This record gives sequence, structure tokens and C-alpha cells, in this order.
Amino acid sequence: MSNPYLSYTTEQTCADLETDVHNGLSNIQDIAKRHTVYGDNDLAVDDDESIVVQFLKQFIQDPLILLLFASAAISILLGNIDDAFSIALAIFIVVTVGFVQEYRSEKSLEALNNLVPHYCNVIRSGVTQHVVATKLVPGDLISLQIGDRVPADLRIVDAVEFEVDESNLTGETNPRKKITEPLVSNLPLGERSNMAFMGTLVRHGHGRGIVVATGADTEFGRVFLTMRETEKPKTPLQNSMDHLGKQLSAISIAGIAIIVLVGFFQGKNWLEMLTIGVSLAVAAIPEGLPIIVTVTLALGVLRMSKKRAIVRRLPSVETLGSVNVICSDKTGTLTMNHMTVTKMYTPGMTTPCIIPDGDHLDFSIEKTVGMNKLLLSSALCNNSKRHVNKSDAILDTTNPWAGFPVDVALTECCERFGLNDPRGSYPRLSEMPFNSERKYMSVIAHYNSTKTTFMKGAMDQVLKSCAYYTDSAGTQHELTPYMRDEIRKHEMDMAKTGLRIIAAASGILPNKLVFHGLFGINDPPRPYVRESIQQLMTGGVRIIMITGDSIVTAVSVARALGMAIPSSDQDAIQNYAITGDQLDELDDSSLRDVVSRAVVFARTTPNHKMKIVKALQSLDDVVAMTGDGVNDAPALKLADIGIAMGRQGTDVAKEAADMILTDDSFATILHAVEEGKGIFNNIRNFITFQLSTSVAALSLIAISSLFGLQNPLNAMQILWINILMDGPPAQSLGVETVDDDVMMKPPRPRNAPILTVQLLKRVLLSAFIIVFVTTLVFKVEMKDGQVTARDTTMTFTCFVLFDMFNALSCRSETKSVFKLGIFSNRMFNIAVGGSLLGQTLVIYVPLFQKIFQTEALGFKDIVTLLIYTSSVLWVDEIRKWYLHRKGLVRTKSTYILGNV
Ligand SMILES: Nc1ncnc2c1ncn2[C@@H]1O[C@H](COP(=O)(O)OP(=O)(O)OP(=O)(O)O)[C@@H](O)[C@H]1O
Ligand SMILES: [Ca+2]
Repeated sequence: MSNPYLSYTTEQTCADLETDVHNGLSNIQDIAKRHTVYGDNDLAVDDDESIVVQFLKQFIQDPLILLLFASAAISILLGNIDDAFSIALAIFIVVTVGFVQEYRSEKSLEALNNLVPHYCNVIRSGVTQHVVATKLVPGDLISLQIGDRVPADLRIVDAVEFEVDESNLTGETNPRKKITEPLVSNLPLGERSNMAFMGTLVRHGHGRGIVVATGADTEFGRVFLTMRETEKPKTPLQNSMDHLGKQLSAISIAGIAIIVLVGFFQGKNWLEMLTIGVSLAVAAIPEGLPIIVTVTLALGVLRMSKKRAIVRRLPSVETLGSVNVICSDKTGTLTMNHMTVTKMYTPGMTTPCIIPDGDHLDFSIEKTVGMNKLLLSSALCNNSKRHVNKSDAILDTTNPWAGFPVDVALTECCERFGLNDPRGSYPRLSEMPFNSERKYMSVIAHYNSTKTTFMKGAMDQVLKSCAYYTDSAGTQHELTPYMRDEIRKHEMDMAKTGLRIIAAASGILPNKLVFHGLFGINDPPRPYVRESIQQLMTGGVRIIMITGDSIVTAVSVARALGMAIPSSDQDAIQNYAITGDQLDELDDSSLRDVVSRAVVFARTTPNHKMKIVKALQSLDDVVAMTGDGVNDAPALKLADIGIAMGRQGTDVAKEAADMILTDDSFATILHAVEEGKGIFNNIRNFITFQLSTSVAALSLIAISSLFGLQNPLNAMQILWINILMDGPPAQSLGVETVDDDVMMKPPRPRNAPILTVQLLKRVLLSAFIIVFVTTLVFKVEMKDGQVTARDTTMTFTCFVLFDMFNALSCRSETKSVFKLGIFSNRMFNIAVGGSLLGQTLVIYVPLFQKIFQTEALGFKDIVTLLIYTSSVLWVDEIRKWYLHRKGLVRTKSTYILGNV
């Protein structure tokens, strides 16, 4: 499809869209009007099907429901209007429960899409504003820089080394260079070099563009709409649920066929047998299972987002529970990224000068000429700036500064020494900006009428370019090897206390600079990080720090955070820490060896992250990796869980990540892993519940058929049991709060099956008790040889109460429900309360009595049944007690005791 804007000049584009190439749109009413015409700039599409249609569809989708309809129709033909009515009502209830769940699952999935709002910089009335991308309209002028996500389809009007990665649209992995000149109008997507498309990512440079299409009109919108028609990919868990469902269906259908045949040869009423058979099929097949899994995952994701971890893809929730290595950035994740200069060193000092804490400008440190030179270099080679007014500080109104935290710390230090911003007095001619590969920043400025280089950065980088140094008096000397060692020694001493070291220099010849000294910058650990690391480690998760800082600083910080690192520096640096350069020297097998024990990776560039993830994965580890920069994206994609920083992170990192931390804090990762493990446990719990009910219902009918007894439950009753099993009680097990003990258990191995032998044993044990006691109750009630309403009511109620007690004990696999607190899961209380209320209506309200063929039970009956049916809970409590006694369960308390 052609696009006219391709062949327009930038002026023609602006004229066509009635906008301005410098100031953007200026008229608020005009913007509002465009917004009403074009709508929000997002891809939310209205559901094309009404709820009613969706609901009605449910009736014809399931073959079992159709079979039930058939038996209702046959009943009418045979004149059993009552039966037909009952069956119809049952169908209605079963379908409604199914529909409500499916609808809920869809709604919660939709809610997930809105968790990560996209922001962008739009220029309106000549002012740059940071706004949510959905508010954009055609004609808006957008400013883009490296790391940004393109918010709509744009015609580029300004491009400086502007390169955009369009792989998610065109599949082309090399970034495409963008230009402003007009082209011909019918180019394929990949060659439209003067346009940028929604959802693509800026890899280099910066530029500006005019919005020419928003929302569903964008190229991405078109792809998205066709993609929606293809099926959504399922998570591994959902797939194995589907698989399990199919297996169970096959087994149940075979079983049911036998039951129906046997009944038929025993000369039972064939229509009744058919109806029971179909109802049994409806009940025994856990068709609700995949939906409950989805809802549980989605609700888990919503819960996590409240704890500031946004999971972008459902499968990640499952993976989180298996993570056994977390590789974390240091600055900003483990530490606050709030930096202050606490020490200064100039050559010749015996000990560094300590800068006292606090904001006071009046402190009694004598500023030597050498210190002045050090400060001046750091002030000139600096990009921090104070926000002029509040609206500049869009992201974080509490922070009055913009710029790298190191730059801010240095400027603040200069201010405290009374050195006001000198950048105005010495105009900057050129700049080498700081980045994590380069590890320094340098500028050339017009200083005392000569072009002078000012440099600051990691010490090795700076020292490499230096040939001289200044002493305290400001006198220049040659930088002898002895002096280099002396400086290194001081750097070491400062770094050992966890300070980040920045060196500064200046000079006329760029490779013969004059070294002025060092700053020691403190960046305190974030609160709760130490505790989180401790908890993760006791849960069998390894924590690795990856940082651009020096090895000595990094080791010191790692130790302060309680990471697994020995207290001797010698040992630590030899065996537990490694630099990026050393990493590059290793062959594959020694790389694996290093990666399997190292705790600190220092002086790394983003490319090292890839190497580390690959090596860890080759050791079969499940790796979580944090990152924020453009260059972190490949590692984030490769990691099993890529984690991007919500505040510091670029859009590129966020798009590549599976999870986003909205507070950038390491402690949040702990919460997410906890939830991930917890959700998986919950899923196992409701599977246990559903399976045991399903097995029990099937065996109950099978056994009574094989022994030639009457049917202990009628079709309506079986369908009612199905609602309890597939419906609210099962769902409520999925929202059980995460147990503290979850972090004591080691991560689940990759691809570990859900159905373990242990789980199956538990299912069979519970099912056995339910079947045994229910059959007994039925036998006792049937002493007269006649099946009366009372008999089935007793059996039916017995089964339902069993189900409730079973659900209660399924709330945890290993922990006593009395320890969990019987009433601690609110949704469970509501679900079980509702089920019991429903059961009461079914046996006491005349209309329902007729439908379900029940009759009122006495108080004594109910008490007896409660005593019988609670057995399933008691037996499971004994099982749990036994597990603990045998020490088969690791809990917080046993762990603490074990450590005393
Ligand atoms: N603004 C800056 N100007 C000059 N040099 C800097 C600046 N910031 C950091 N450095 C130097 O570069 C080194 C690496 O910094 P970088 O920001 O890449 O690491 P980091 O933030 O610790 O990495 P990570 O966030 O992955 O933990 C630092 O040790 C410091 O010496
Ligand atoms: Ca079912």
C-alpha cells in the first residue's frame, strides 16, 4: 500500500496536517477536535461480538452440552416434561458458570494490556511535554532519542544519526538509517526511510517527526489486527493443562461408556443411563481447568503489579518460580543511585580528605589549589543541570536535578566548595559523552584562550591518558611509575570501603593530560535489599552482581549486601570476582567454571551480560537478568526472565524484557519470585482438588454400577457437583495468598511436571475416602432396597460436603489449614459459603427439591454427615503432620532452628 507522506517534503507534510515543524500543534481546541475524530492512539479494539452472542455460543460449542440437550429432547418425546425441564435448567447453570469464568479470564487478560503505559515526548506550542502516547493525534510533533519507542507512525522532519530498529515490524534486524528527504510513494515498508513506525525502537542518534497515523491506522495496527485473528500462543502450563484435560477426557469417556453399557445390560432405564453418562462426562472432564489456570495467572500478574513488578507475558509467571540465578545490576537496583562525594584525593595527600555529611556550605576544609583544579575539571566535564522549574522534572518531582547521578554528585560537591557553575565562562567546543562501554566523559572547552581537554571517569581510563599530575599546591610534575602506584594505592583504599571512584584530569594535549585527583562517591544500598538477598539465597537462588564499577568497589558493596562472598579480599577477588576483560580471555569451559561460582562481575560492558547468560544457561540454570540500557536488550531477551527498570530503563530495554520493575528495586524481584512460586503452588492445589473430585465422582458411579446397585446420584446432582468442582471453590484456591515458606523451597527445575507422583497419591487417597464413605452412606440408606429421594439426598449431600472439606485441605499441599487460618482466604470463604447456601436451597426449597429429586434432611442427618465427611480433612491433616515430623518439608521455623 502506498503512503502519500513518503513523497511529500517536510513542508508539504506540515501543510497537509496543518502543523508547525518547530512548535508542533498549538491550538488546544484543534488538538481536542483531532482527538475526537481519530480517537485514542492505541490498539484496543471494541469486541465485535456482544456478550449475548458470546453467551449463546457457549451452548453450541461443547458436544457434551449438545448431548444433554438431546437427552432433554428425548425426555420430552417420552413425556417426561419434568426431567426435560431439570436437564435444561442444569445446562443453563453449567453454561453460565463456564461463561462467567471465561468472561472474567478475558477481562483480566485485557487488564494486563493496560499495565504498561507508553510515554513519549511531544512538542506542543513549542514546549516539550512528556505525555502518555495514547493522547497523540495526527499533526503532533514528536521528539525521539536513543532508546525510545516510536509512539505512532511519523514522517521524519529532523534526523541526526537517527537509526531505528524495525525488526518487530519488518523482521529486518539491522537498524535502518532515517532521513528527511522525500521518496517515491509506493515503497515497501522496509524501505520507507523518511518514516518511523509505531512500536519500532530508536537505536542511534535522535530526531523528530510529525505524526501521520495513530492507533489502528498505523502499520503496526494493521499487523496487530491480522495477528489478533490467529490464535494466541499458550503458556507451557496452559498447554500441559490442555494435554491433561484431553487425557482425562479419554479416560472418563471410556469409563463412562463402560458404566452405561453395564447399566444397559443390567436392564436399567436406558434414557436415565444416557443422561447420567453424559452428566458424568460433563462432571469428570475438567473443562474448566485451562480457564482457571489462565485466570489464576492473570490475577497473579495483577497482584504483582501492585507490588511494583509488571509481568509482560503470562508464561513468565511460571518461569519465575524456577529462577535459580538472578544477575543484577548494582547501581540503582542494589544501591539507591543517590550519590554523594564523601572523599577527595589529590596527589601528595597522605590520606584523602573527608567531605562531611549534610547540606551546609560552611565547613572548615581548606581548599588547596590542587583541589580547586580537581573540582574545576569535574565541573566543566559535566552534564548535570538543575531544573529551571518544576515542569521540567517530569518523572521525579522530588529530584531537582537532571543528569547522571555521578555528574550531579560532583556538581553538588563543587557547590559546597563555593565553585559556581563555570560552564558559562568556558564555552564547550566538543564532547565525548559518558557511556558504559567508554567509562569516561571528556569535553574540549575554550579555557584561558586555549582549547583544553577536560576528562573525568573510571581511573584506569583517565590515568591512561595522563602524563603529568598536579600536587596540592597546583604545581605540575611528571607522572612517574612510582606516583602511578601511589595513586592506585589510594584508589584501592577508597574503593575497599565501597566508594565509587571517579578520576579527573585536564590538559592541552589530549593524550598527555594532567592528573588532578580522585573523588570517592558513596551510593548507599537500597533498603530491604540485604534481607531480600538473604531470603532468595535460603531459597536456593544464587545472586550475581554485574557492574561497570571497579572490582574492589563491587566486592565491597557485595559483601555489605550479604552476598555469598568470603571476607578476605584476596580470596574474594581471586575466586569470586572477575572483570569483563578477564572474562573475554576465557575459553568456553573455563567460562562455565567461572560463571558457576563467581558472585561479582566488575568493569563489564553490556555485551558481557550476553556471555554470562549464555554460560549460565549452558549449565542448565534458569536465569533472571536485569538491565536498563539499549545495549542490554539482547541479554534481556536471551535471559529466561529479562527484567527492565521502569524508571531508569529505556523503552528498548522495556520492550525486550519479560518483567518491569516500576521502582527499579531489587527487593521487588523477591516479591515477584515469591508470587511466581506461590501461583504455581496454587495451581497444583486446585488441580489436586479438581482431580480428586473428578476421580471420586467417576469411581462412585462406576462402583455402584459394577456391583449392580442403583445410581447413588442422579444426573442433576452430578451436574451440581460439577459446578462446585469447576467453579468458584476451585477458582478461589488459585488466589490463596503466598505462603511464607514458599521461599524455603528450592526453585522448581525447568520443565518439571505438574502431576507428580506425590500429587497423584494425594488425589487417590482423598478420592478413596470420599468414595468409600459415600458408598457406605448410600448402602446404609438403601437398607430397604428402594431408592428414595432421601437416599440420594443423603449421598448427594455427603458428596458435596466431602468436596468442601476436600477443598479446605487442598488450600495447601503441606501446611495444616489450622496454621493457614481456616478463614484466611476471603474468596474461598465466599465460594464455600455460596456453595453451602446453594446446597441448602437445593435440599430445602420445594421447587429445587423437585428438580434435584431431593428432600429435607434433619439436623441430626446433617451433623452425622459433617462428622463423616470431615474425615477427608483429618486424614490429610495427619498426612501433613507426618511430612513435617519426618522433616520432609522445609519451613521457616525448621530452617531457623536448624541454623541455631
Ligand atoms: N557520569 C560519569 N562520567 C564519567 N565517568 C563515569 C560516570 N558514571 C560512571 N562513570 C565511571 O564509569 C564506571 C562504570 O559506570 P557504569 O555507569 O557503566 O557502571 P554501573 O552504573 O555501576 O553499572 P550498572 O548500572 O550495570 O551496575 C564507573 O565505575 C565510573 O568510574
Ligand atoms: Ca467438569
